[in-house]
Amino acid sequence: MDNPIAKFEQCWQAALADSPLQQKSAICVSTIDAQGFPAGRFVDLKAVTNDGFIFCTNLDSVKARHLQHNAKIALTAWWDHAGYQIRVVGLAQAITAAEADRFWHARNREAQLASSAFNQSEPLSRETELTTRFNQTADAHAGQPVPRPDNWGGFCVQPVSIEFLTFQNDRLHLREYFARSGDGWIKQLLQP
Ligand SMILES: Cc1cc2nc3c(=O)[nH]c(=O)nc-3n(C[C@H](O)[C@H](O)[C@H](O)COP(=O)(O)O)c2cc1C
Repeated sequence: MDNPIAKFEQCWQAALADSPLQQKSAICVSTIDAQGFPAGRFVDLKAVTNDGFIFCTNLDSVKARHLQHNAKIALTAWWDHAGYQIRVVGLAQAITAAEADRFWHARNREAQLASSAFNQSEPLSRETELTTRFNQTADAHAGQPVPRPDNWGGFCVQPVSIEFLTFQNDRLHLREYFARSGDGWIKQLLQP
């Protein structure tokens, strides 16, 4: 397949289909801080479109602050049961408020309340504050929908390269590297 976004979608669906994982769509997102250090953490991949790979987060979080200064980003997936490692390098662009609303409404109420209750990446004074703040937020919205906080949104990672590694027990992994070229892609196999 010559379109790596379509190929990603195919691998993702295959990995979802028989996934033993609780967090089936977790992928590692790597950003770069002001000193040039990389920072990786997992997020839920929400969607893949022709424009790119979408994840949602707090727009005041560490990762979002990194992206405001440096839009360069990497995504890494490893789906053990399917045997795929996928590496995406690209540029992150904020999604629109309307798109953020759509993803917000698809979340369950607990996730909405947790996102509303906390300032992600800020210090927490003590562990008991987790339930205190969550319960206060739940009480504040009892019987009503939880509105999307203004600082909850997402990013679309527009890929410049995508590499698929199909794992082989004999270590003869198939590595298929795609680099963006104009409107299309150039494919190159890489040694394992
Ligand atoms: C499986 C898993 C899924 C996660 N999904 C998200 C997510 O979709 N969005 C998010 O902001 N954080 C998510 N987190 C929490 C992040 O890993 C991270 O702790 C948080 O976003 C703060 O990162 P930052 O301080 O580097 O911005 C997830 C963590 C795990 C382990």
